[in-house]
Amino acid sequence: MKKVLTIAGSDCSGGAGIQADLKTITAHKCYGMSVITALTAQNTTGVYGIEACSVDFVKNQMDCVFTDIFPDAIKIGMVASIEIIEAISEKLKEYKPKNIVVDPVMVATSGSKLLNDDAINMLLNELIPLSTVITPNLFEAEILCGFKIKTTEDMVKAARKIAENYDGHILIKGGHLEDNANDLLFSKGTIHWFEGERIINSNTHGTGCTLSSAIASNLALGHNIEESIRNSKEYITGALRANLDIGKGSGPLNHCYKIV
Ligand SMILES: Nc1ncnc2c1ncn2[C@@H]1O[C@H](COP(=O)(O)OP(=O)(O)OP(=O)(O)O)[C@@H](O)[C@H]1O
Ligand SMILES: Cc1ncc(CO)c(N)n1
Repeated sequence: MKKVLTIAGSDCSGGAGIQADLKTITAHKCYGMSVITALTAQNTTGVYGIEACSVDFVKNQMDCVFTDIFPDAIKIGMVASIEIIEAISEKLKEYKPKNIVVDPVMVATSGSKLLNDDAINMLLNELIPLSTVITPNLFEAEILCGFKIKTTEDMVKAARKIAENYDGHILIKGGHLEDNANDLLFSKGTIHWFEGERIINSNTHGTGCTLSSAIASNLALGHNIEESIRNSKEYITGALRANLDIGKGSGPLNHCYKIV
């Protein structure tokens, strides 16, 4: 069985973060492991508290995983603080795993900040360079490229700009576009669109976490980057279409739609 590690924050309501990742990894028939960077008290209506893990404890978790069950792929989501980013980067350099998907999580679907402003540079300079693929949404891509993104043409410009300082794959997600949900993959100068019909479903809590852990699972299973994204886009579309409607706010996805 392929092994997939998620390094992310916990969402006690189960829709995003570690919990969404482990559900996704399991639905891909991979073995899931977790290094928790922070606890969040959140639900479908918002984030009500964050407790970051100590740096030593993040390192301790990473040592436990890497010295025993070495992962075939890793997804990195909420990293919380400068010190935790440094710790994760140090351990990745030590253990040198392959297939690292970095979802540069900055803000929750509900609008709450999940990363300190001063940590964004550290994310850019330390963690992103170690990754195979990054998966910013439109707002995160705006921060990484430095200008506003409104159209699919702007997405291409943003990817080109980000690629000036990063030679991995860049997936800019179009989940927040108005007319469609097309995602753009910019890979070593080539452009590939993954077209997605916009599904009318306001329950989108955890879409980004789900997509990035699906990509990590597909990479672990041996698919190349394009196949991994195509399969993951199909997975997320199915989970949105399955139309789970729970909670009082933007509810979570339905991960059971594929499980027997
Ligand atoms: N309404 C929708 N219809 C179809 N696909 C969608 C919809 N919303 C999001 N997606 C897809 O879900 C994936 C995640 O994209 P999105 O832009 O929502 O990420 P995100 O903002 O990082 O997620 P999160 O809300 O968890 O932070 C992308 O493949 C995107 O195209
Ligand atoms: C823990 C966590 N990670 C990521 C997101 C992004 O949706 C969230 N809401 N919570």
